[in-house]
Formats: sequence, structure tokens, C-alpha cells
Amino acid sequence: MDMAKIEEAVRMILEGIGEDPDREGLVDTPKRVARMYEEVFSGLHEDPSEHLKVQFSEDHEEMVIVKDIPLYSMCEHHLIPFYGFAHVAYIPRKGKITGLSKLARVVEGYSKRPQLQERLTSQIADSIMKMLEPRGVLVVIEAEHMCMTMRGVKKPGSKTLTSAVRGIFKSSEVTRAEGFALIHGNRP
Ligand SMILES: Nc1nc2c(ncn2[C@@H]2O[C@H](COP(=O)(O)OP(=O)(O)OP(=O)(O)O)[C@@H](O)[C@H]2O)c(=O)[nH]1
Ligand SMILES: [Zn+2]
Repeated sequence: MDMAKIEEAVRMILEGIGEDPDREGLVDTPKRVARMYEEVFSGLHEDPSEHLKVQFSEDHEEMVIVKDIPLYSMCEHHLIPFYGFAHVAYIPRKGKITGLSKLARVVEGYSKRPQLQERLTSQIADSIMKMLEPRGVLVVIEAEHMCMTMRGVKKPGSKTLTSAVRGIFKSSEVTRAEGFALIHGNRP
């Protein structure tokens, strides 16, 4: 990442809003913001699918769900956060499973980019389909977009839900219903 360029840009934003970037409280802000962007956009410089190369063989062809994976991403329109939870379900094929944490790492990798919630949801599902070749994948993301709460239309508490269904979750209504029921089952 070009840290000097980010620092220069942050300085210009501060000037643009009528602030003095040289005043004591702001003097280190461009550097800080550059480090923060390096962290929150770190997923741009990795291929999150790589995490799914960790595979085990286990005689299990039933549903695996990791739910309530906390998620923080950045809306690509306004560069402010959207955050919430991701729920990931898949049904392995031929016993090909991955480490549970790897599913959360895939969510993390695709979140740490300028994103749209719809694209984030599909990228997670497609990555699992490609790497594990499972019978199906279901990804649900529920998130609050700060661009809709602290500014603009100002609707705090509104949640956006997106889902991506692949394989048997798409072709079988029963499997899809079971997946959604398990994901939402214990939520208040
Ligand atoms: N589909 C989708 N839209 C998003 C996402 N994040 C933000 N948006 C929307 O992107 C849109 C951008 O609309 P614009 O009219 O170009 O921008 P704006 O003038 O700031 O719009 P307002 O937010 O309505 O004030 C807004 O409606 C946002 O709510 C997302 O993840 N998915
Ligand atoms: Zn936005």
C-alpha cells in the first residue's frame, strides 16, 4: 500500500474541511489514518480462498454451519463501516471439509476491502464452492450500514440482510429452509 499517498490525501481532506492539519491534535492523524486503512483494507492484498486449502477428510456429508461470525467492512460508496454478522453453511461432498476458523478467515479476507454487502456475500459463497466443491453453500449476512445511520437517510437500527445460495441450497427448497432455520433459530 502507498502509505505516503494516503497521508497526503488525509492532509488534503483536513485542509478541505477547513481544519489546520498542523495543529497539535491533528499532526499525526494522516499517519494514523494510513495505518488504519492498511489494516481495514488488508484483504485487498490477499486471496482469501487460500485459507480453504486447509482440508481434512471426514465421513460427514451433513450440514456444517458457523454462525454469528462478527464482520466489519467498509462501504465502497462512502468509505464508512458496515458491520454485523455473517453465517456460513455448507454441505461437504466426499468428506472434504475445512477447518472451522478458515470459514471465518474467508469472511475476514473479503470484508477487509471497499465492499458492497451483496458482493461480499457472493464472494464468500463462490470461494467455498470453488475450493471445497461442496454439495452446496449458504451465506447470510446481516449488517448495519453507517452510511444509512449516521448520515444521509439516518435510519439507525435498520438492518440489511443478504443471502447467497449455491448448489443443493438452491435446488432443494427443504435444504434451504433447514439452513435458514438453523441460522436464525436461536436468534431473539
Ligand atoms: N446495494 C447496496 N447499496 C449500498 C451498500 N452500501 C451503501 N449502499 C448504498 O449506495 C447508495 C449510493 O447512493 P448515491 O445516491 O450515489 O449516494 P448518496 O447521495 O450518498 O446517497 P444517500 O445515502 O441516499 O444519501 C446509497 O443508497 C447507499 O445506501 C451496499 O452494500 N449495497
Ligand atoms: Zn455507503
